[in-house]
Amino acid sequence: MSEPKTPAMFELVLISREDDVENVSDALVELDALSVSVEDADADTPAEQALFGEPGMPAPKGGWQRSVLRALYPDEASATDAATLLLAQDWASDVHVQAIQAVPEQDWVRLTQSQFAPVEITETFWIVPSWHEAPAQAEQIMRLDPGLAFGTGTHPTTRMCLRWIARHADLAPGWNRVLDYGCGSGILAIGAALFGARDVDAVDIDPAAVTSSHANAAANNVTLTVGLPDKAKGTYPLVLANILATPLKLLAPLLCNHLAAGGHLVLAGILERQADELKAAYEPWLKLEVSDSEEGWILMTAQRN
Ligand SMILES: C[S@@+](CC[C@H](N)C(=O)[O-])C[C@H]1O[C@@H](n2cnc3c(N)ncnc32)[C@H](O)[C@@H]1O
Repeated sequence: MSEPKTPAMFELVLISREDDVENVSDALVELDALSVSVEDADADTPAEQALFGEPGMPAPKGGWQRSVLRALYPDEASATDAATLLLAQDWASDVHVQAIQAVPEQDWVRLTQSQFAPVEITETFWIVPSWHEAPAQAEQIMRLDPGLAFGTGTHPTTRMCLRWIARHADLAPGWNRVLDYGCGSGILAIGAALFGARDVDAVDIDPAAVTSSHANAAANNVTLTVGLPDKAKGTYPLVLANILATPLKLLAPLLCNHLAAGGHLVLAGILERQADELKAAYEPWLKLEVSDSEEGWILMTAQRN
């Protein structure tokens, strides 16, 4: 028996100047687009421009000089109506319709899923999406699907923290309390629990992270105490924080006060060139060292006396 086919959809493709992109994008949403994507109209040409910015920080430049916007509609008539209504706006005189075209039939769910493959943390520790078989060599597996909160294991900062946990698993009997500060999807907290940590607290300022961490912990059969940052109480023999350099510097007193004597602090979200600033910020409490690096990001760790 053949599988039911997803009906074809239509995309309205527009070219817009940098100043109009936000208005066009908002208008397309108002005009019932199912989704709107924005790309550099000059990508892969000599006119291509890079937008630089530290991950998580605003880019110094807001957008490309010329953007291509693709708005998805369920049928050709809705895409054509949206184009007509949009071009009738007096502010849209510089917007050009490049195409209204059928999008080839696709299995959207499978297409999305195919972009998330199992991630190797160590040879034997893997992050595996729920729709994938675990690799044969995986002895320790975390089940995790992409969701609303940061942390699928594909980012180097997350991978380095998890690798540190896996490589220090011999210390796990001493991890009778663990704090994951800025837990996102809960990935580090779950990783610690899978390697034997008990009483793991996972906190974040983002309520979506709290929801996501709950769900991911359940999918891995581990128990976490999840909540907003005020859930963190007392001291912990292991404190993990993958945020970014600036908040990590501001959080230095708080994170160090949560670290038990003899405990380990593991920090990520730091670029190579930021190592000295971080060392200086933590100097009153501990001596941070660079203990791993990947793709320009570093892991900084320290043990409290
Ligand atoms: C880069 S993500 C890391 C997520 C996950 N721990 C990982 O390693 O993949 C940083 C997380 O820190 C949270 N965050 C940012 N500033 C924070 C703060 N001051 N206190 C607590 N959480 C914070 C963000 O909401 C985000 O979920």
